Amino acid sequence: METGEHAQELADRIVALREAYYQGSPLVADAEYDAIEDELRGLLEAHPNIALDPNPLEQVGAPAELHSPVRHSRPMLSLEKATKPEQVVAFFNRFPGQSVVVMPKLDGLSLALVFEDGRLVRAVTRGDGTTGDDVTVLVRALVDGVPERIDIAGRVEVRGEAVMLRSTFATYNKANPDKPLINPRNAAAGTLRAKDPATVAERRLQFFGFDLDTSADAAAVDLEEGLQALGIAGAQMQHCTDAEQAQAAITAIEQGRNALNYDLDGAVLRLADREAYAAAGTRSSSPRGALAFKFAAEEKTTLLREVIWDVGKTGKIVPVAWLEPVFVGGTTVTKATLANQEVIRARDIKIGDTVLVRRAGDVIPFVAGVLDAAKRTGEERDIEPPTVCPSCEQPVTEQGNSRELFCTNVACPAQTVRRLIHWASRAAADIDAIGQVWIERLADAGILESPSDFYTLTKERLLEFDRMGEVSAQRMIDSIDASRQVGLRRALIGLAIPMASDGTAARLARAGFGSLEEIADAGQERLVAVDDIGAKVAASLVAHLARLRPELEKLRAAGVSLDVREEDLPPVIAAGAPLEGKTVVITGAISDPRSGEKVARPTFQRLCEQAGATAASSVSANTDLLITGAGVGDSKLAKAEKLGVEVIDQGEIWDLLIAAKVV
Ligand SMILES: NC(=O)c1ccc[n+]([C@@H]2O[C@H](COP(=O)([O-])OP(=O)(O)OC[C@H]3O[C@@H](n4cnc5c(N)ncnc54)[C@H](O)[C@@H]3O)[C@@H](O)[C@H]2O)c1
Ligand SMILES: [Zn+2]
Repeated sequence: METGEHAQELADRIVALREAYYQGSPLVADAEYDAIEDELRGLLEAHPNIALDPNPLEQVGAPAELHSPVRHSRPMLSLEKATKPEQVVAFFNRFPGQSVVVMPKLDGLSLALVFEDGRLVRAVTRGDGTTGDDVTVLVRALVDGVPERIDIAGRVEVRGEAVMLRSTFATYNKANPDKPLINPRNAAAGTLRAKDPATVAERRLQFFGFDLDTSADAAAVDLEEGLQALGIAGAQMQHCTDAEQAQAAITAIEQGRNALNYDLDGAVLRLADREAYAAAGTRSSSPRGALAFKFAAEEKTTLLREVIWDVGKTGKIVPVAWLEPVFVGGTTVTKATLANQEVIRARDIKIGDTVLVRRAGDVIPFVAGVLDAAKRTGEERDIEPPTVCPSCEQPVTEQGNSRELFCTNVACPAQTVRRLIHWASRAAADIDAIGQVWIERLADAGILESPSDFYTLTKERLLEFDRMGEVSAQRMIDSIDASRQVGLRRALIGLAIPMASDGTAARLARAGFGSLEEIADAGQERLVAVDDIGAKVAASLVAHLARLRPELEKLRAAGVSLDVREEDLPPVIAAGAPLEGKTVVITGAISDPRSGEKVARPTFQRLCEQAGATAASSVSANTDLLITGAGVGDSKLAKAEKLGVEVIDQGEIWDLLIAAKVV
């Protein structure tokens, strides 16, 4: 094919993909779309003689339709993309001495809000960048964080991102399992394309500002201050004076992205001064005064090769997707969960489909759905739920609205192995020297059946196995030995009682139960009296702990501690509690001034709690004290100063702790 023809083909494909995407139903994952853009960009650079008219790379977004068109006062542009630290340095070099804000690149839909003499008059989508859709009615009805009135005269335009919060997304999908939304971004786009707000009432969005344009003298020149003065929540912004600081802020955003209630796909750098930003001007499709730093994609499409039904520790049988390996969320994913048969049905997923896989942070990768059902060839197969347990071949039972499948055979081999693996896991007994493969072998040999069997293992017995060496056997025995200190909370986690989460175990430990046996004896009534423990969880605990009574006795007899551990108890607040009522944030390296020894952050935090403090992980307006150790970054201090949070050196806190006899 001619290069020119190929370029035109790519351009047409980009236009088609954009159109689908801005309607809220994309046909491919973003990474795949970006790759097509990159290919075209590369081609046009290598062949400057090829002229596309129009060239989609110089256009933005999608054409407006549906709602009435509104012309933007100035174009709503795309952003220049960066992936390397050098590009951040180059950005700073272009604007020497200028303050730059770094903020998350929120993954939603951009909106322009126009205020006239203090009143919201219009909300418009980006559209093709020049002309957008009037969505004022939808925004008034559905978008939180958009004030009806602001305290400033004249014309003010605030631009920002409307996102669907992850919590809203999760709640919606839980309530509508038959018509799930595929991801928060498409959900936001779809919501603002609705013809009537009543039809999408449960799909609320949240607005975060990232741009402010006005000639009103009253508005601050600094973007963040300007938005704050209007009472409009902005994207979280951090002021940086050099590339190094900015890079650190970008890294912090990337590392913190999973803890946030919204999706983001990068970080945006932008001149903090609104006038400087305007003066920097624009290129054909992006402003010069901003740069988008892209993060690794958390969604990709790949082939669903097979579905295997896997038996878990509580007997639940879950569908696992076997995928054509795909690099997503920072690792290569080959398996992903499909949740249950109702989810498969609602998302209409078949074996052989090209599916969208999502892996955000530590969550288990999952199959979000099929983007483009038109790609089907007819060779796809339906996913058939099993009628008997894949491990023991006993009939399965169905439970709940999502018709989850269970094997109720207590002697089911797959369940036995899963329970043993779970007991040995980090969150429970933490027998880290025995991996899954060995647990399976020992279970196959009939040596391991329940957790207490670990404690009857001897080195001699282990050495009877092929490929078992002296050193490994000793390490395994030592690791088992150490796990005897497991204690109430982690033992309860390790026993894998249905419906009892890690949080349940923590709450019971804090509630004053001295041992696992005491919980087993407590009865339903005393258990539901514990905060956040409901009737169903209590009933499950009562039933399963009764069943496990002989196992608890065996564990005890083997010298395994099932008693509450000091670290799992609520802190004992010292008399006089010098930090009572204070919310504190600890930063920097902490060391005991009396010995000079380094003290781990959680240990120091616990000491502060014993002195009456509540510890938080990051500085906010609710923080009372920022306690600083050695080597604290300037940005933390600047933030504390801006929010009026008192900064106090660890030395003074140690003095208080010593005086109150906490240490
Ligand atoms: N899957 C598909 O078929 C498909 C099709 C078209 C576009 N896309 C995706 O959409 C994006 C296209 O780029 P684009 O030009 O629409 O947007 P962009 O990536 O160039 O970024 C500009 C947009 O970023 C948003 N944004 C979020 N936070 C911001 C902040 N703090 N400051 C400034 N802007 C902020 C705004 O909405 C703005 O319009 C890419 O991520 C691309 O992968 C996907
Ligand atoms: Zn079974």
